[in-house]
Amino acid sequence: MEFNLQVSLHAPVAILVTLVNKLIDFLNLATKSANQVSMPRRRCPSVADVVRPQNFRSSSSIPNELEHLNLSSIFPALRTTEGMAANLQTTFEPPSSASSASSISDSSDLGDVGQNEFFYGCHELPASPPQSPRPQSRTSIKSPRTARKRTTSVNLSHKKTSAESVLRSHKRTIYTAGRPPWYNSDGDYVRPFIIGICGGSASGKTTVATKIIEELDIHWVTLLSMDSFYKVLNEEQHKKSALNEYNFDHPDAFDFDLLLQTLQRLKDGKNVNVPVYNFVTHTRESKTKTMYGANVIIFEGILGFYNKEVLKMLDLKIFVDTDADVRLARRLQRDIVARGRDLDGVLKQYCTMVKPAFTHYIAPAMVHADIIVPRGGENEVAIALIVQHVHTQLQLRGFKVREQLALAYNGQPLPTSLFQLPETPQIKGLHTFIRNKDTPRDEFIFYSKRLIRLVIEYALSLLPFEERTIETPQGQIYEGKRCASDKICGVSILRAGETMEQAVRDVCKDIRIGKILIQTNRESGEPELFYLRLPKDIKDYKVILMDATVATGAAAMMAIRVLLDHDVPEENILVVSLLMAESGVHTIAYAFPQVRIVTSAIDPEINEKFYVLPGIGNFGDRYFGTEPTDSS
Ligand SMILES: Nc1ncnc2c1ncn2[C@@H]1O[C@H](COP(=O)(O)OP(=O)(O)O)[C@@H](O)[C@H]1O
Ligand SMILES: Nc1ccn([C@@H]2O[C@H](COP(=O)(O)O)[C@@H](O)[C@H]2O)c(=O)n1
Repeated sequence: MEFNLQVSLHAPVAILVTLVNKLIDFLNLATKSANQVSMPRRRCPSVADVVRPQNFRSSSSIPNELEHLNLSSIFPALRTTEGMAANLQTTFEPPSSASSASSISDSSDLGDVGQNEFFYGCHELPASPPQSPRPQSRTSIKSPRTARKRTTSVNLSHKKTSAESVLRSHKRTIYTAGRPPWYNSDGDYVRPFIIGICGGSASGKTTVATKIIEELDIHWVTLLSMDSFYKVLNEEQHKKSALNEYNFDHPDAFDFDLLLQTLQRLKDGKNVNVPVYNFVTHTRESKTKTMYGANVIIFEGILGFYNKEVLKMLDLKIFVDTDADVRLARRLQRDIVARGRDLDGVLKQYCTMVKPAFTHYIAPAMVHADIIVPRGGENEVAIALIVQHVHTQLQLRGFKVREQLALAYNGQPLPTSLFQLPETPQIKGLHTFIRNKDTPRDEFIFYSKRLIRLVIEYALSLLPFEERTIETPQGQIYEGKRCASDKICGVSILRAGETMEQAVRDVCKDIRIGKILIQTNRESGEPELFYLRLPKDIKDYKVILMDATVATGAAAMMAIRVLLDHDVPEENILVVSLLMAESGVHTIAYAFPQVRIVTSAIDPEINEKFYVLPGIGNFGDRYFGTEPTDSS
């Protein structure tokens, strides 16, 4: 063994880490060669070696000689001192626990208009909405890209830590804070598939979860760690924890009520604010992390199978079974490097609490597992099988929404919730301009604006009006009307919906504007929600939801679900659009019969790219001048 014995402030730590690394390598080798010895003739691993169904006995439940290893006696010279621990405290990033970091709630950072702001995948939006050609509005709403810098607090280092919300796999970027909402083609919410991962400390639960997420090849998952639910300690408990005498491995250390509540909300597609745990200070940080449910929720923790109610919620239960000696070695390394602990402390905690808790609570929970994964994250065959199973389950839940929507409801009568502007020569004339492929951009904008204004005015006429008597300058009484709702809010579906914002501002004084960015996934053709910014009290408003065109209705449905999720009553929503395909009208009306649909024209068809036919082209591209050129 060769060691770099340069004298530096961190030398003892570096040596210790090197030694523990060597030990891990040795143990990995020992485990592998043990497997080879037990299966000398196998050319490929057996199913039992790869995935053990729950009736197989775990190797971890068998006493292991190495579990009694006393590392302080092996490395006496490396016993850490308080000074070294203090030094460590200042040199590493304190890890936090909510493994699916998203935008962190921080009220001081909210804009003056939008109060509910959420970024789905804070690091990169698929395409930043270009600035509209009109002058900047007077409101303080920033473009998503600007605001993103202010409100997100994802770890920007390239180190993979549990606090990152974004996982970059070789295939794609994955956002681990979930996304709202999930629904089927009827507009009903589809419950997510919940995977529970249990196993001893440092067995590789997080690693297995990460590998599953990477292999699943989907954009959004919710990754929830049990660490987030450690209880807040009192003063006496803090003192004990500083002496490594507080039992963090006992069920009493966890707030199961909060965990259950959180899981239930995620399962229901609601947003949650998950505590962020700090392993260095043994405290919850003042910030929380906002997460949503997703198609797949992965929940991992040492006592993940302990609570019966939690167990009932899990659709797939995975136990990660890693040898005790490997777990100890990994834990030593991690706790010293990443959690600010010293060697003696880790060993003391391990022997007095971690190991007994494994025997009493964790190992027995293996009986609940559907799948036992020996060796954790390196078991690629097991992970592939799990991923295959999850894919099948997701397919059964129905995930190709847009395709279904495009074909549904053909030939049915138009719904009563539809309000189409009368087809006057004036409206027809405006359509003739904007549908013409040869109309230059400035004219396209001009005539679109005129049409938008008419559609918005028409939508406003559908709001409740009350009697109002006034006196004219001639001293005469006039029996009039005024709009009964003084709380009206415009929400644009970015980016084409943004073109309609100015019109609502022009006709509704001081109107508040929210934004929702939904983009179509180029591979799947499905709409995906990337960003939203809504007034905090949006539930009290009549909402004019704006998108320039509606084809299948998938994006509009997603936006409506977001509004419902923010407690806006269905009957308070008006979807307003210049042009809609008939199938989009049916889709919205069928899923949300109380939502009023306002448009200036309805076209009969949509093509395989989900463009309305005869249509208008890509409204956003034509308006913003971003049409692809022949060379692009
Ligand atoms: N197969 C593996 N080989 C080597 N190191 C691993 C492996 N799996 C996990 N680790 C390391 O062990 C430590 C604990 O792993 P982690 O997945 O966080 O476990 P858990 O979530 O069960 O505590 C981490 O430092 C991780 O990098
Ligand atoms: N303040 C704390 C809280 C927890 N622990 C230990 O963490 C282990 C669970 O986390 P894993 O990532 O290893 O699953 C658990 O065994 C606790 O002992 C701690 O040391 N300090």
